[in-house]
Amino acid sequence: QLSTNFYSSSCPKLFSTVKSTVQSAISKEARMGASLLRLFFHDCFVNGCDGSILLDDTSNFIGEKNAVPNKNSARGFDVVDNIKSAVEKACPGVVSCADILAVASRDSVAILGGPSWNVKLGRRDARTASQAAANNSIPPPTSNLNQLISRFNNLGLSTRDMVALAGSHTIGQARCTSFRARIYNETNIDSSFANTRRSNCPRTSGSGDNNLAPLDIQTPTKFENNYYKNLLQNRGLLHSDQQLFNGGSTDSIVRTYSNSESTFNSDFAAAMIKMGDISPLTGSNGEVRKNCRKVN
Ligand code: HEM
Ligand SMILES: [Ca+2]
Repeated sequence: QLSTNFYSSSCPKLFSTVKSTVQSAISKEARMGASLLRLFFHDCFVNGCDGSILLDDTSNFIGEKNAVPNKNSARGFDVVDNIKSAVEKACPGVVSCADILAVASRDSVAILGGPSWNVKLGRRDARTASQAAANNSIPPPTSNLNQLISRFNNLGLSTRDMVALAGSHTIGQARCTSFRARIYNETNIDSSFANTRRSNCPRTSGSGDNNLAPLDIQTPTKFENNYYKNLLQNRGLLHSDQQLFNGGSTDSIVRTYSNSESTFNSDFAAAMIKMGDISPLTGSNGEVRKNCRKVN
């Protein structure tokens, strides 16, 4: 039901408008490309790609921003607002916030050096959100391989899709609280890497919880296959990252992607399109929000 030409007559300037706003945000802060990509993932995994993550909490509405995986972590909402304003100026009331996330993610990956792809469009925005579904659907960094596989399989994404999409951790940052247990307690970690990470992530919880470290120690603002090369050296930052190369069924996929950037790029693009297809609202379901933070 989604199509690449959905807005070609109703908003011909959509792609140029989104790209220039994303470009200027990334020029100010390269990490923003990672943050926008993650918003799309956290949107799609919770009742489909419907812009639900963008809704603000109010006194009588509990949204997803304070769900465990998002609180003190999901960011870039101000940039989404800027993109939406620019798009509204060009074509008022036409383009959904869910579609803006899909296009902004594609542009972020491409601007940081990764693959590009044709984004399918025509999603509409939810009038609801679910904090409980966000807590239950987005995998935590403590997940083991079977748990990762099943969270993705539940949404129609294969194990190979999961390994390709996790390659997103070639960009962006994580908080100490997300990787503390790994760097202090695990044995399948390179010891000099663990020491480096310990220097800015104190052992005691409660201190330094929000200190940041790059998910890819080599090139945190370049999108390529270094994530997989790190895994081969036991330099995955999150417990869940290293699960993909820990003697299990996905080792061979990690090896393939570490050896072939082009295979990774094409699998990643295909998996992003597949993730973007997760239960969209179409036709007269949902709405095209005026302001991504609140229902019309
Ligand atoms: C495979 C299961 C996954 C787990 C367990 C996971 C978990 C995490 C965690 C814990 C963080 C750091 C959050 C923080 O400490 O504040 C993170 C960051 C990030 N994740 Fe994932 N993630 C997964 C898959 C994905 C996927 C599929 C994508 C995109 C398609 C993605 C994109 C990102 C990006 C880009 C960042 C950095 C964001 C930033 O710097 O603002 N992740 N992830
Ligand atoms: Ca990288």
